[in-house]
Order: sequence, then structure tokens, then C-alpha cells
Amino acid sequence: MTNLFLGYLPQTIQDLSLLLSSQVSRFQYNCIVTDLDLIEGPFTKTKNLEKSESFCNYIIGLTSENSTNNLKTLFSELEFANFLGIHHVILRSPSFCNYDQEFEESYVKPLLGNFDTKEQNQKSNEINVEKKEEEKEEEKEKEKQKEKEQKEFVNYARNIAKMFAKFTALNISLSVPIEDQRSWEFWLMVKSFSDSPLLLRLNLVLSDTLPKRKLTELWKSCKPQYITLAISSFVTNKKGFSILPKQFSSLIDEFIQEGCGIIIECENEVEDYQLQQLKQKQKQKQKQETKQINLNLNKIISQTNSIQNNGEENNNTLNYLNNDEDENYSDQFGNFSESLNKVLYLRHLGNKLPKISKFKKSLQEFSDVLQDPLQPLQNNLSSYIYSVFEKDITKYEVYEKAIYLALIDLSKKRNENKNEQKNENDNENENVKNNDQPINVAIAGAGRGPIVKRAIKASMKSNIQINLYAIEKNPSALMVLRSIIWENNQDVTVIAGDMRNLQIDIKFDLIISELLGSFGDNELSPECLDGVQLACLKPNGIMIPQSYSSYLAPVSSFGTWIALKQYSKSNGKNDDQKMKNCLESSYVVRFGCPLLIGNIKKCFVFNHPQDSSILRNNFQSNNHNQRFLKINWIAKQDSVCHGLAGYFTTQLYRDVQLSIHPESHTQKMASWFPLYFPFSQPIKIKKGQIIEIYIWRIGNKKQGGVWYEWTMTKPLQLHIHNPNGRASKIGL
Ligand SMILES: C[S@@+](CC[C@H](N)C(=O)[O-])C[C@H]1O[C@@H](n2cnc3c(N)ncnc32)[C@H](O)[C@@H]1O
Repeated sequence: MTNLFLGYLPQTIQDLSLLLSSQVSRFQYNCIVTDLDLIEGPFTKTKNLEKSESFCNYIIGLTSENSTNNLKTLFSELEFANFLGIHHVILRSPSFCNYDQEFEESYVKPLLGNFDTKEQNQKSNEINVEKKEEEKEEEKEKEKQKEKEQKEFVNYARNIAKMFAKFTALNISLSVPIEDQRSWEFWLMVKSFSDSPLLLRLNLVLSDTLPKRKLTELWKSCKPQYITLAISSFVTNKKGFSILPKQFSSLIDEFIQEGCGIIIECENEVEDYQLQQLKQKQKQKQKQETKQINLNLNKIISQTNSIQNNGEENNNTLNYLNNDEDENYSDQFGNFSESLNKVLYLRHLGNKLPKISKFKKSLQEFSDVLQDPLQPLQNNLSSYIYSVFEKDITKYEVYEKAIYLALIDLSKKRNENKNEQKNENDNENENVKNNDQPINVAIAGAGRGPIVKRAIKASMKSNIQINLYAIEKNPSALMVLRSIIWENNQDVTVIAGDMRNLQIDIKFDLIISELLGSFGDNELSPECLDGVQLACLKPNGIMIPQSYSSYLAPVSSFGTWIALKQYSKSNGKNDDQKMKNCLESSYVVRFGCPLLIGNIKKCFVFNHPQDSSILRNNFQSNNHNQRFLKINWIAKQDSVCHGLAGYFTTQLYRDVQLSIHPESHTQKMASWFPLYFPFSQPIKIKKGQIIEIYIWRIGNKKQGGVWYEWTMTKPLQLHIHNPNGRASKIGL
């Protein structure tokens, strides 16, 4: 059974308390969505009113149609919900959201008919002449209508924002039709009018029109709480069961996987109500019936055959209906199982979804959780953090492969040199002796030793002798490292200290490090490796990684934005500057449902070893590690930009790579989530617009560290984020 949240929305409710006691427990709905209409709604019956307290947890209130154009009604209904103790309310979708589509149906299509484009144009030209006057009138009317609706649109958005500010105890979701781009505009407008836009939730309504793919992606990035399946979304298959057309069910699958709850609209609850009446009369029979229903319910839920295929494989469901006892009810109440059928079907869809692997599940827990990037140079990492690193087997396997190839190449080079020298030098014996020396390998930043272990393995595999050194500055990690080396009887020399200023005589053929952050250079790998390269790398020595590149894309991710705002609120605690700083810092985050508005583009590149003369001249100023770049994109679609998503790829050695770039992500590697550079305000973007940003990597030891600054210049000019590293600096 999945954790799918199912809500039930009957069009009419005769007896809410009966419905709750029968439906929720028996048919495994999580709740009933019920009208808050104060005149004809279920709560107008005193019986329901009296019991409201006890069943409020199972109820989501739905505002009435009248409330969409009447502030007073909306207010009264929300106040009533509050009074009853209902915690969740869904605001009904304003009908004008569908205006454009209706207009298309009733005006545009009949005018165009079925002609091909050429004929179509001719024909419409003719019509244009004939109906010019008539159309002018129509145009005027249309304009008027549009203007009226635009006003209503804004007014309703304003009303909602007002109500939202007033009823802070209610969890409010706004309903909007999923297939209409205008409803997205409306949703944004309400959000931007509102005082606490983050708390306003979203209920998408799916009717019989499938949204365009791009719109679906856009909605997913808005983190909807529910999708309501309107009656018109369902079709009846050959066997008479309500199912969703294939594309619809795939769409629902996608949203279920993002944790979205489903609300099913059903015609009425008469059958269930009457079923209960009957049950009272036929107590004995009812017991058996309940038993049978539960039995069949379990069978149906566990079956994995497709209900979809015209009902052909839907034998269990059919059995349920054809069951002797159930036939009585079906005869008496016609399609009494209609709502049950829908819920079983949806449970079935939920169960049919591919099981999420343990690996994916463990990652999902981190969705939209903001973390400050690690600073392994400035801070000493804890044992727990090392243990998390070490769980990522994939990363170390790739490292081992790179080390193996580097050892082979170093050994080959030696042999070539040896042969050359053999030819050149008379005193050949002595040189041969020198060249047979093991290869000097250093792990720079060894931690508790996972790469040390891989270097030993690579040496054994390649049968190439190495002298292995482990450099580490974290005193506690060093203790663990030493005891692991001792326990495993490994031949490793531990060098305690900062790799940037080692006072040792040894020169290395190969220096291996893993000092990479989510943005490649953001844990100061360039600065750390400069020191050890200058002091200890032999000429023509190799460094792993050989290079790393960062990447950026403008991102829309409401979930991440909400998390950021909440973080800034709780961290800032009424201190304005602190709150601002939170919005100007970069974060490691697994974007829950990101929408990349432009293609991912390369940002900064670092190569190792660096040119040693450049390195020597800039060692103090760190100028050679500073970067400044302008990047622009053409927006792929309408959306809201919440900042920049940062990724990296690294070439460890030759073609051995690690990547968190979404298009080339190393499979099953979980060590790094993307880096998020937020913009201090969400920016509405139109499809085709140029998005232009500037980003800097600045700083040196004298300035207390390295930091990034970033800004947007198009379509909106923003301030520089994190000037002088005021919000976040990476300590050197
Ligand atoms: C990201 S961790 C990787 C540790 C280990 N290689 C692993 O994969 O588990 C980086 C390690 O480098 C060490 N480190 C960072 N900067 C250093 C420096 N300047 N000198 C020596 N060690 C450093 C940190 O203490 C940390 O143990």
C-alpha cells in the first residue's frame, strides 16, 4: 500500500456523519471534502453541526461557488470553518480562469471550421468582409468581457490574500484548473498579493483536458498539495468502470510520486447512504457483506494487473460486483459501487507505481532541506560526516579506477625514460636502480582513509609498487587514520599538517585529493592544492583530479524558496540584516522539484597541476584563482526564477569522470547535492526573455577567505548578492 492521500468529494451529501463513519473507515479515504455553503451545505443540518467537532480531522472544507465573487460570502464561510474547527480549507477555483478556452471553443473554432490553413485564411477573410460590422461588435464585446474578467481576476486575488491574512489558523489551498496557463498567472498573483505567500497551498483541478507538458513541469515546481480529479476526468471502460485515460493516469502517477494527495470528485453519496440504511435493516447480512467487501478490497488492492486495459484484466473488481451479495445492492441502487470503484482504482494506481529504491528514498528525505556547504579547511569534520562520505562506494570505485590508470601511465613513462637513458648513459646500472624505485603517491586530505585504501588496491591490481603518504590536518581524523593503518598493517606514512605549507623533503609523482564541493571549487580545492603542488609535486607529476568545472542554470523551485524564506525567518529573528544575509548565501540542497528555465551552462574551470610560474607569482594574492563571468540564457518557458542551480563535473584522470550535472550524473553517487544561489526575490520570467547573470569568485587569505558574489542584470536588475562575502565566506 502506498502512502497515497485520498480525499473524497461527493457532489451532494445527505448525512455527513453517516458518510464519515461508513466511507472513511471502510473505503480508506483519508478525508471527505465537503461544501462550506452556509445555506445548502451539509453543515446546515443540526445533526452534522453537533458532531462536527469529532470529525473535523477528516474534513476539508470547500468554499462555495458564490464565494468566488462575493467577499462577504467567502469571509462567512471561512469564519464558519474556523468556528467548526476545520483545519483545512480549499478555495474553489474562480470560473473565469477558463475564459480563454471557452472563448476558443465558442468563437474561434466555429469560425475556422475544418479547412486547411490556406483555405482557412481565405475563408476567414471572406467572412471578415461579410461580417465586419458584426465582428467589430463582437470584438468590442469580447474586450469588455475580458476587461471585466481581468478586474474580477484581480479582485478575487485580492480577496483571497485578505482572507489569508485574516484566517491564519486555517491551512488554505487555492484551487485552479491545471490545463490553463491563466490559472498559473492567477496563482502567482494571489501569492504576490499575500502577506505570507509561503503558506498558501495549491490544489490543481484536472478536468477532461490534459495540460501541455511544459505547464505540467511548471505546476510540479509549484509543489501542489492536492490534485482534484473532476468527474469529467474519468471515462467508463467496456465493463462499465470509471477509469482515467492512460495519459491522465500517467500524469497522476507523476504527481503522486511528488507526494501530492488526490481528491476524487464523485457524483453523490446516495448509494452509500442508502447502503447504510439497508444495513440497519439487514444487520446479519451486513456483517457478511462488510467481510466480503473487505476481502475483495484487499484482493483488488494487492493485484497488479492493469485495470486500465478496457477492464479486460479487471477480473477481481468484476468479481466484486458479480458477487451474489453485492448484486443485491447493485440491483437496488444501480451504480452503487461507482465511488468505491474510483477509490479502488486510484489505490491501484498508487500501488502500481514502481517501488522507490532504498537509495532514492534516502535521498528524498533531503528534498528542499537547505544545508550550509561544508568547510573542511576551516572546520574539522566530525566522525559522522566522514562516515557519510564513506558510504558512497561509487565515488571511491571511480577514484580507484583513476588511480589505477595514473599508476600505469607513470610506470610507462618511467620505463620510457629508463630506455632513453639506457641508450644515452654509459653508467646504465645506476640509473636502472633509480628508476625501479616505487612511485611516490600522496593522498592530500586523507580523512579516515577511504582513498588510501583505494590507492593500495590500485597498486596491487596494477602490480606497481608505491610509497604511500597520507596528509591530513584534522587531529581527530588522524587518530582514526593511524589506527586503521596499524590494524590493517598497511604501509602508509602519515603526514600531519596543512597541505598548503608542508615542510617536507619528499616529492610526489602523484597527488590525489578529494576536496570538491557541490560547485567544484567551493571547498577551496584550488587554494589547498596550490601549496602542496608548489612544495611537493615532481616536474611532470600527476594530480587527481586533473580538472573540475562548475555549471549554472536559472531555476524555479517553489519548495526550495519556501524552505529558504522559512530559514531566513527563523534564523534572522527580527534582525533585518541577518534575514537578508540568509537570502544572499549559497546552500547545498536537493531541489525537490526543480524547473530549469534555461540550459545548464559552464561556469568556472580549474586545472591541476596549475602553471607553476603563474602559481608562484600569485600565491599570496590568489589572483589566479579569482573568476568573473557573465552568462545568459533564453528562457524556455514562462515561470518564476528563484535563483541559480549550481553543479559540477570533474575529470579525475583521462576519461574517468565524476559528475552531478543532471545530464551526466554519475549513477548511484550521493556525495553531492547541487548548490543553490538564491535571488533575494522571485522573478517572473516570460518565455523567450533573456536572463543575464554575473558571478564572481573573489578573495584571499588577507581578506579572510574566498566568496561568491552574483547578480541578475536581465530581465531585472538586482543588487549584488553577498558583496564582500558579507553573508557567506569560505574561510582560508
Ligand atoms: C572532503 S574531505 C575528504 C576526506 C577523504 N578523502 C574521504 O573521501 O573521506 C576533505 C579532507 O581534507 C582535509 N583537508 C582539507 N584541507 C586540508 C588542508 N589544507 N590540509 C590538510 N588536510 C586538509 C579535511 O580535514 C578532510 O579530512
